[in-house]
Amino acid sequence: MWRHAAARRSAQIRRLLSTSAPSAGAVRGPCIVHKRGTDILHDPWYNKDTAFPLTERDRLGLRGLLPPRVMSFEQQYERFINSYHSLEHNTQGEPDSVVSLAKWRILNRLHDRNETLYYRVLIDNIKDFAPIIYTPTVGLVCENYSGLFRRPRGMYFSAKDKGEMMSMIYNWPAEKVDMIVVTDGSRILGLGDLGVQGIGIPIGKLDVYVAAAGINPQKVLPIMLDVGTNNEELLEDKLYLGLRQPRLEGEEYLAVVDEFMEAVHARWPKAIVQFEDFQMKWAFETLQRYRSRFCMFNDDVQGTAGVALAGLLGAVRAQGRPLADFTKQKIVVVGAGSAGIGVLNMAKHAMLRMPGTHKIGELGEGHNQFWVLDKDGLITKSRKDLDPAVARFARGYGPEEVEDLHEGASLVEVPHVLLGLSGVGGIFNEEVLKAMKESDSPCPAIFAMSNPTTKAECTPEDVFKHVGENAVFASGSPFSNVTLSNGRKGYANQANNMYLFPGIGLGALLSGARHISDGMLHAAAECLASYITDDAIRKGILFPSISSIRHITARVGAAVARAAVDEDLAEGCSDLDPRDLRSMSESDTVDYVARKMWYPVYSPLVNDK
Ligand SMILES: NC(=O)C1=CN([C@@H]2O[C@H](COP(=O)(O)OP(=O)(O)OC[C@H]3O[C@@H](n4cnc5c(N)ncnc54)[C@H](O)[C@@H]3O)[C@@H](O)[C@H]2O)C=CC1
Ligand SMILES: CC(=O)C(=O)O
Ligand SMILES: [Mg+2]
Repeated sequence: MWRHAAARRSAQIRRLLSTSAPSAGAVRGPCIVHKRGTDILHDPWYNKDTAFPLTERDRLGLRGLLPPRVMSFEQQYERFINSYHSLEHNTQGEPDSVVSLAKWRILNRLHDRNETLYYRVLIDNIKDFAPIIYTPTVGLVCENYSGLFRRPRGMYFSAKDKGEMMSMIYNWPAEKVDMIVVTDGSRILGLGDLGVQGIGIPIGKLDVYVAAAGINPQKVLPIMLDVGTNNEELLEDKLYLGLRQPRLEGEEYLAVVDEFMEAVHARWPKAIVQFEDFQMKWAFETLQRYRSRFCMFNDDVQGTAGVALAGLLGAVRAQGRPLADFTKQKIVVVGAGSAGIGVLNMAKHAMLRMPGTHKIGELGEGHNQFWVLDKDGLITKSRKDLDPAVARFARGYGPEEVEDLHEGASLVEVPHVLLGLSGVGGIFNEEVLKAMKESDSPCPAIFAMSNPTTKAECTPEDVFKHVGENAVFASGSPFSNVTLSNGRKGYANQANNMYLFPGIGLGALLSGARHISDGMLHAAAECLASYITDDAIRKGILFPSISSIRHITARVGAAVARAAVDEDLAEGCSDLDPRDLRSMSESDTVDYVARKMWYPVYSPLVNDK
């Protein structure tokens, strides 16, 4: 009896692994379309521009609506890339912001017109285009959103929609939604409260989901919760597109978010909801409020933590030490916000899980490896009104008090790792970096993780000049590598949560996880940490190239799905029973996840009328 069930299961797994998603050069099965003529040309999901074959033009009432020559997908691709390069050439010498916005516009126009071509150029050129659709340019886009606005993307739920959200959610045209990224615009990158203009962030994050995790773009939904803004400039701006009122607070605020979450869950109970760029108090509060009821996570708190942990473990390896020595690292975190505290929580957990560290509390109060600073300097137990999430990391200098290490101190013990999540550009100045030279690490690590580029705590040039060429560097937004005095490369790694959030979402989705546990998040971080080889680490490479993001995401997604199974949180998805997932080997799971990824190719269109 059992043997039959096992045999059926392996046959099912073989079937799952052999039904591949379309990849480069593949032909997709036909797609039924309920429209004709110009309605198809104006629908970016179906539109193929000049690539509609003649038979399809006849079938769909398109004959005469397009120039007669039929172009191939490859020709269209080349034409777009050529116009992008011409734009680069023609804007040489213009200010960076003008060039970046021009690049964003040309990509955005393609996105609005032809999604298949847009996502193909994005996937193939992710390293070049990520800085346009994601940080840093997405920050500039958000700052200028009310002026740049041409057509809506995603959904907007405002404080004025209270009581209506359950019906509004049905206004979204797609029947199925898998992935939602939602913001309230209260802390957009390091740019502060941008109100409704923050919608650019969910849009950019979901573009990364499509490119990296192969989530079908028809099944993603960017959402803005507009509960007002406290940004005076926006409140006074006549062109501002959001509610011109101060932010809701307290129970009024939570009532809006509650109603939104209930509405989403009612229509798409299996959709994953990623909270993004909420100010700290709401980031932690909503995470605690929803994480056991819905399949959701907070990217700034949890995604960032995993990426930083992978970087911290890389820094230990760069020193030529065994991973267990992580517990001996002195780590200074500048910025005690949602990201900084998220990182500290995960790093502390990871230390407690290291072999040889058995007792909870061994790294506890007064004897931890962390020093945390916020805008008022070093946080100690004498600080008044500390948020409980931060208080866990306050230093308690009692009898061991050291002269320079007092409440509010600006210079603290020279650490092995200096990690910035402050949102303050240039705060790791020459003095701070020169002090890092005294670190007793053979490769002091400096992580300037704030975004966008203008908010990075320092640049790689500063680090290799002032700390030394033995330093390792990572930043949240991309920088170019630096040529060192001996001709070697000083690597400007990118430590951005984009390495993890797509895999966390994808793994949760494919496993049909009931919720997203700490174990699943740890699995994601460990997977990323182990991705880099010792050879690469020795050169100062802590993170893989963004060009491999689809491959990395398949691995991370598989690790997350397997962790969900291990914790009995997996309920499976449409074609996958959790027992199938349980019987897959690690590499079969990676294959399965990779095969489930959507890949942009034109499908033959068939009209149902
Ligand atoms: N690289 C990545 O993947 C990620 C980067 N970030 C970046 O991290 C930054 C912070 O994000 P959140 O923690 O969510 O913001 P937050 O507003 O919750 O926290 C900012 C923290 O920095 C502190 N701070 C402000 N000025 C300071 C100063 N002069 N010295 C020391 N500390 C100072 C504040 O007191 C606060 O504790 C943003 O720039 C954001 O873009 C956030 C998430 C992911
Ligand atoms: C990367 C990101 O999530 C942030 O800067 O907020
Ligand atoms: Mg964020």
